[in-house]
Amino acid sequence: MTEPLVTFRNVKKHFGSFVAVRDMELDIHAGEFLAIMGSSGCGKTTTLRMLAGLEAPTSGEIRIGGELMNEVKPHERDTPLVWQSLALFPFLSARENVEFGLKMRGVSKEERKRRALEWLDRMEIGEFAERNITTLSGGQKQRVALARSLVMEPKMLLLDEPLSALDANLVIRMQAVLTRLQKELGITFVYVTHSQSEAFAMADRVVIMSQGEIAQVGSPKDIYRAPANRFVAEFVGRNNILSGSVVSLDSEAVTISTPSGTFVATAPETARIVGSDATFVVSADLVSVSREEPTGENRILCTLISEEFVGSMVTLFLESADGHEFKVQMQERDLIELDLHGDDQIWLSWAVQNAHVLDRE
Ligand SMILES: Nc1ncnc2c1ncn2[C@@H]1O[C@H](COP(=O)(O)OP(=O)(O)OP(=O)(O)O)[C@@H](O)[C@H]1O
Repeated sequence: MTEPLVTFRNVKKHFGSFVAVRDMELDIHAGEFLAIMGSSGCGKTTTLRMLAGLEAPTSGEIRIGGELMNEVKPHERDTPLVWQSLALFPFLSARENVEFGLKMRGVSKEERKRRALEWLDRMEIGEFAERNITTLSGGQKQRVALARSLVMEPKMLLLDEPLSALDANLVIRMQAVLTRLQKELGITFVYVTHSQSEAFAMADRVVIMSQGEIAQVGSPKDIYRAPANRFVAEFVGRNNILSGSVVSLDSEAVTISTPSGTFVATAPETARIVGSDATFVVSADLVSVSREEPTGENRILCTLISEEFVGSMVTLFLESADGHEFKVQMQERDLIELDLHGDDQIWLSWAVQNAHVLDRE
């Protein structure tokens, strides 16, 4: 495997006695789209600002292309940051803002105009090219800021909530534009977002942070299917999480007794101990629903509490006899076939290979 483009080694960032980032170990590969997410205040922006050179780590090493960057100033790096407050020039037009970096590099007038207009078009704001920046909406400014960074074709682009001012439809369009450009140009994107759908739709790998630490790094699929710990399982939101103790083992799986019933799940070596506590997760889209009692190890009768519709998908919220909440995600058309009503009793079931015991609590 090639050397990572960026390495964080044992990086810490303190603000006075407050620890914003602790013991960070992270590799970012050239050409990768990495999203960093986590709840408010977990250290996402601080991590990005250290990469941009706007904050120096308190200890540890950040390297880009093998070179130690801890004390290298922002303007001496090829790592522009697109962030919420934008820092666009107020007296210039959208096009002049986009041209600015090219002008500093001595690109000819004709060439920089051509390139600026091309990037404004790509961001779907070509029609506003000659408008003063102060007359544009928040979402339009955000796209000027993206064009201004992308026109420089940097090796790496740092983005802090770059689509936060856009409406839902435009977010989806711009996500598609950004992922396509990122792959076409081979730029490494490090993208901070609150939005799980954004991170999971766009990124090759996602970093989930909690209280200044990395809770898990993996592909969106890995994080959905095999969360490393309870924090990630809960953060991802659509998991069913059950806890109990291991009552028996076989070569592939463990049987766990919980207050809701006894279930069978796959388990890492560390959890394969009879008598030990164990928590397992089942993703809501891997749970089946039926009126007839199913066969198989993992089944439970639940009462339907409510339904939540998002597009053509629906999430059912149900409760077992012991009061545990279950979630099931399915296509709306499958729900119509089931003809469910509030307070209906219904069977949930899932395959053993879709239930994973967490490695750590
Ligand atoms: N300059 C600073 N001085 C003191 N504390 C700071 C400073 N910058 C950040 N912090 C603190 O460090 C923690 C992490 O902040 P950071 O901005 O990295 O969080 P975040 O995950 O990006 O949050 P959000 O999603 O709300 O933007 C927060 O508790 C914040 O208050």
